[in-house]
Amino acid sequence: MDLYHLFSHVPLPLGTPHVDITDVDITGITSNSNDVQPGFLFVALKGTKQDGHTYIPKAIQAGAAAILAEEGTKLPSGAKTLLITTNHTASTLAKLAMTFYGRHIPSTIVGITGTNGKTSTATFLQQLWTQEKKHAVSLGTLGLGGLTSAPDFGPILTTPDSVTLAKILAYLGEHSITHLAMEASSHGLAQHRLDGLTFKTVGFTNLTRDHLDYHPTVEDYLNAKLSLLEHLEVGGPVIANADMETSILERITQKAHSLNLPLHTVGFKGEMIKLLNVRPLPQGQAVHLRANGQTHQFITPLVGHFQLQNMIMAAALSSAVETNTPIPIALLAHLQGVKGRMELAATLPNQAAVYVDYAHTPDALMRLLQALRPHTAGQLIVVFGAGGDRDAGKRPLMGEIAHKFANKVIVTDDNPRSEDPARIRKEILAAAPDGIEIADRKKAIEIGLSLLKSGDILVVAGKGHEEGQIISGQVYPFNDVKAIQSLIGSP
Ligand SMILES: CC(=O)N[C@H]1[C@@H](OP(=O)(O)OP(=O)(O)OC[C@H]2O[C@@H](n3ccc(=O)[nH]c3=O)[C@H](O)[C@@H]2O)O[C@H](CO)[C@@H](O)[C@@H]1O[C@H](C)C(=O)N[C@@H](C)C(=O)N[C@H](CCC(=O)O)C(=O)O
Ligand SMILES: Nc1ncnc2c1ncn2[C@@H]1O[C@H](COP(=O)(O)OP(=O)(O)OP(=O)(O)O)[C@@H](O)[C@H]1O
Ligand SMILES: N[C@H](CCC[C@H](N)C(=O)O)C(=O)O
Ligand SMILES: [Mg+2]
Repeated sequence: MDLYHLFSHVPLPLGTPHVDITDVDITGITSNSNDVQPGFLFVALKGTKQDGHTYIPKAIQAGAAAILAEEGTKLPSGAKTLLITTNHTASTLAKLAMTFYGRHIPSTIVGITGTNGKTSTATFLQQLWTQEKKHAVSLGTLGLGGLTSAPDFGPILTTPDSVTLAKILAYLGEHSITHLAMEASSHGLAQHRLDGLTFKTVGFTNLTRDHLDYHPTVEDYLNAKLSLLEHLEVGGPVIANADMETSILERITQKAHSLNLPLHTVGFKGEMIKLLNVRPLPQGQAVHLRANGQTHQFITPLVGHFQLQNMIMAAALSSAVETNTPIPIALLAHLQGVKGRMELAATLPNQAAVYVDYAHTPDALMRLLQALRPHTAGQLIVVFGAGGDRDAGKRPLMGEIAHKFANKVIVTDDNPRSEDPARIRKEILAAAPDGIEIADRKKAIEIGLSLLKSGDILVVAGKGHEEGQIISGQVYPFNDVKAIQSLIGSP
């Protein structure tokens, strides 16, 4: 594609050199100098660790046909490569990548943001669409969901970088996928990874503490999440969970109003879907709610109130993308659990249950333990840790919550990454004084299992679906469900 056509949907920045850009053929786009091939457009991005501008000479050497960089950038003397400058490099990259790679993409794209519940909601939405015989996929922390096979797009972030995202969407479009439910992480939004997309509708699950290692303040974190609404198509509805903290819901409401977008809500305080009564059962929940102007009752086999919140969010999103489509309440009873989210990993001969969950924030851990309490006749035991190189402020808060809502607390490692694991554990244990400290995660689970009596529940939190333990840059194979099943000797 020549540069003229590449820039057809993105205005060329003022001051672009007056060369005939129809003569500049672009063979690919990347922001990583290591991926540059002859004819590529290299986009220099300032990152958190490095500055892509320092790799411009390397990109030129590798044959880049053009460079997009920040205003004020100068090419090495003698370089003949075309330089285009803008103060919106990341956003421009996202739009160009979509023009270049993502021409035929799913026609219905829904974005889901919030601190917790994105993966679950996206997966439920994909399942609802599939039940309705639509060609649907989810994209996020679990990668691509709903496809039988897909090429390897490399390590996928919760919200992939904009070039990978455009390639994934093109693949989905080529394979006749019409509906996509995708997660919008705050990192992805702050880094403009989604700027090339337009969403039909978006869902906002909640906002509680997380990622304050990356976002300077909670206000920055919230603003990153709110920016998802700017990527909605004209008049596209926003669905929010009305049971979230009032001040956050108010900010979502203000943002929706300022952009002239309709806002609908779900939850006990919701209007589009209103929960009336939820009763925990030994194997699931009995739900009574109002939607489509009538009341409905059903039983879901999924345990945990937060799962129900995600289910109704998914149902509301599914009907919001099409006008005059009733909310598919009857399909909710058929939703299946999401890998690593409140997953029943084992039931012991004495009927004690063992769950694996991905709670890795204070709010998620609290809701997890509260959700399991009505199912626990005896003691509720939790095994968890906290990630290294991530928001350290979460650690004592998680310790405090475990201490308050569980009967026994075992603190272990969860991806210490470059940090000293003992220090992370200490920061958690500072607020969980009775906690048992066991560094090795499998050993911690083994001790947790050994404490189980009839009527007890053990929940292993924080790693969910993960397949590795990251220690000092090395990834050691590890999965909580597999560890539990190997310890109790059942598949
Ligand atoms: C903190 C963060 O989000 N980092 C992302 C960011 O990296 P960065 O800003 O550190 O990049 P950098 O290393 O400073 O490099 C700057 C630029 O120089 C370029 N470069 C660098 C080296 C080189 O040799 N040549 C070169 O051109 C890089 O390609 C980049 O464009 O941009 C990279 C390329 O897109 C991402 O891979 C990287 O994600 C890292 C791996 C990561 O762990 N991100 C996590 C925190 C993340 O994004 N998580 C959220 C989910 C969180 C949640 O919801 O819980 C997610 O969406 O997954
Ligand atoms: N609606 C919710 N409200 C509060 N906590 C929730 C909610 N949904 C899920 N959780 C908790 O958060 C954990 C992670 O859920 P999920 O993977 O769906 O969230 P996510 O937003 O995709 O997380 P990530 O930021 O890691 O991508 C769950 O295992 C559960 O403990
Ligand atoms: N998306 C989250 C996942 C955290 C999962 C937990 N196991 C950890 O490593 O902290 C993050 O990267 O912050
Ligand atoms: Mg997720």
